[in-house]
Amino acid sequence: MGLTFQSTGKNSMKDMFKVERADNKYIVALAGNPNTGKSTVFNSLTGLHQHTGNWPGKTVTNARGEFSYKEKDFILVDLPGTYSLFASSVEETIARDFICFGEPDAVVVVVDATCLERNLNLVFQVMELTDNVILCINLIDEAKKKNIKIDAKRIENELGVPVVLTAARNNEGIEDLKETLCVLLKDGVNPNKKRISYTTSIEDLVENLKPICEENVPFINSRWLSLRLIDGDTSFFNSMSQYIDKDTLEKLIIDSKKITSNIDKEKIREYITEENYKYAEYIKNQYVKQDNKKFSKDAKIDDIITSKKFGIPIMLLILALIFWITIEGANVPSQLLAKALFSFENVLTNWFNKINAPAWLHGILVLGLYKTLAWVISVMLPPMAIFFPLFTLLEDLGYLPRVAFNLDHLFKKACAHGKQCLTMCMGLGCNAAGVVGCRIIESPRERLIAIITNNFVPCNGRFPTLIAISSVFFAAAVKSTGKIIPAIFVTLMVIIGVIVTLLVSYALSKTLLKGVPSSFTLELRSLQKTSSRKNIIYIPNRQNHICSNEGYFSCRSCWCTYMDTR
Ligand SMILES: Nc1nc2c(ncn2[C@@H]2O[C@H](COP(=O)(O)OP(=O)(O)OP(=O)(O)O)[C@@H](O)[C@H]2O)c(=O)[nH]1
Ligand SMILES: [Mg+2]
Repeated sequence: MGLTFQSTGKNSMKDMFKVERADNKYIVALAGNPNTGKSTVFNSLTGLHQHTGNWPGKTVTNARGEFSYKEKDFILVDLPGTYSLFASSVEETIARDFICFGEPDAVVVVVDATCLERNLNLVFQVMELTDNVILCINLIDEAKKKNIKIDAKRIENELGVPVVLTAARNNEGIEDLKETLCVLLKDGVNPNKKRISYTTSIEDLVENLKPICEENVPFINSRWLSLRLIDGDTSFFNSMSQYIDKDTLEKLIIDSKKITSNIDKEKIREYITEENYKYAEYIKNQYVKQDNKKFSKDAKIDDIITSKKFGIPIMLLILALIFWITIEGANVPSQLLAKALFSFENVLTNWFNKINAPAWLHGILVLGLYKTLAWVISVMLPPMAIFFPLFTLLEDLGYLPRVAFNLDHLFKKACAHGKQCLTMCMGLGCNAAGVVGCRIIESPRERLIAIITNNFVPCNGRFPTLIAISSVFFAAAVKSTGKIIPAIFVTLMVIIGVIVTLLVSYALSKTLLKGVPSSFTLELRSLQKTSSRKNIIYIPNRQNHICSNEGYFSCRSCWCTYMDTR
């Protein structure tokens, strides 16, 4: 069920922010939208191996690493991806709370160079919250491929925070980033740092609230806190109750109510978000240029592999090909492994006989434990060793998000979440991995459905059994063709697995899980904004947004990231 305050307890949540501040070590947080390459930047800087992959929501808790540069020591904290500091999921809360309460010396906001406009909302929010901010525009290699030109110097002048261009996967710009960090921590904040100004009435409210904030919670930026009191960010105040004492929080709320009692907080919140997006659009129009020719080439490929006509057939073909390679390719190593491991069984038996071990001990250790282990290893290891690298290849090519896109319509009809198809793909390799992967689904009901139904996807440990069963059922086909093609039967089983999953998901959501909150029921705001990428509409002050692609695709949570993936 992922991490929750309830499941992990207040104190263990607090532990996430406890970074031992050793002498002369700077704490640097890596924040950013999901899938922008934060963990890749983290790995490049620290030499560690945080999990990376081409889909959002991989990092679900803070990871820490250290590096040194020019005799300065840094503790780097890789935060989960977040679209905004108005946190709406546990991962977003972890990221937001670390920036607020973890007291980092600097925050590096990693953004995706190929969709800068969308990422800037978070940058502005972080800039509002804390002073030492570096904007790291990553994936600059991808931007170049798409003929996107970003004028980093002018963005730096505009925002008043250092801007570094990186292609973290190739280690490009990483030295620059280290240097910039050093300079920022040595020279301090640029006094001309950009601050988005709001209407006079909001600015007046902020000025009135600032002294109250400074008096009660001096360690949080008073302008930022005043704005949250004005726009009524309840999620943040829930978090605050974990870190500051009850009386202080109550006093802050009571004092502020005198000033904020007659305002429409919802409206102000939407207005503030809209201003942020307007400014992001302005920056994009001024400092980002794109030649659409190259971009349209990618879009054409996208159009084919996600089209109504070809999307599903192409997906089935690719799936069948992967099974074919996995099953056929695993045959030989499986046999070799079985031969080697089972011949060792005889050695063990001889050895047990030699020492006159009792039959029951031989039975338990050799015929039971060892033989089972030998079977499991020889049957499961080779297909896994083939399937997972192939799966990773699809992930890195960005095909998996397209699979999710193609199947979203179906999943939506079954009251399930589109991301479930990724956890099901994972389940093909191993159901345990699939179930663990369900933590990427934010909404409780869909996550529970995905966990419960993952078992209907045949994991590759069950392939041999499936093939054996298939051979019995399709004996006639075997007779007429002379042989069966296991990959086809496994693909069939997978299709049956998907159908059963959808039916059970629907049944569960209509019966047992009826009362559990769902992402579909989350209110969609009227304030929407069309992004630079056609067909994508944001509802910016939430993680929720709708993607509309010729009217047949609508999405929830961070879905449109899929459309934007490389
Ligand atoms: N081409 C290219 N790919 C990159 C670069 N940086 C990261 N990637 C790829 O982008 C994908 C996402 O990278 P991650 O580091 O996992 O992203 P993240 O921001 O940590 O993602 P979450 O933890 O899910 O929020 C991976 O497939 C990376 O290999 C880059 O500079 N260039
Ligand atoms: Mg990550």
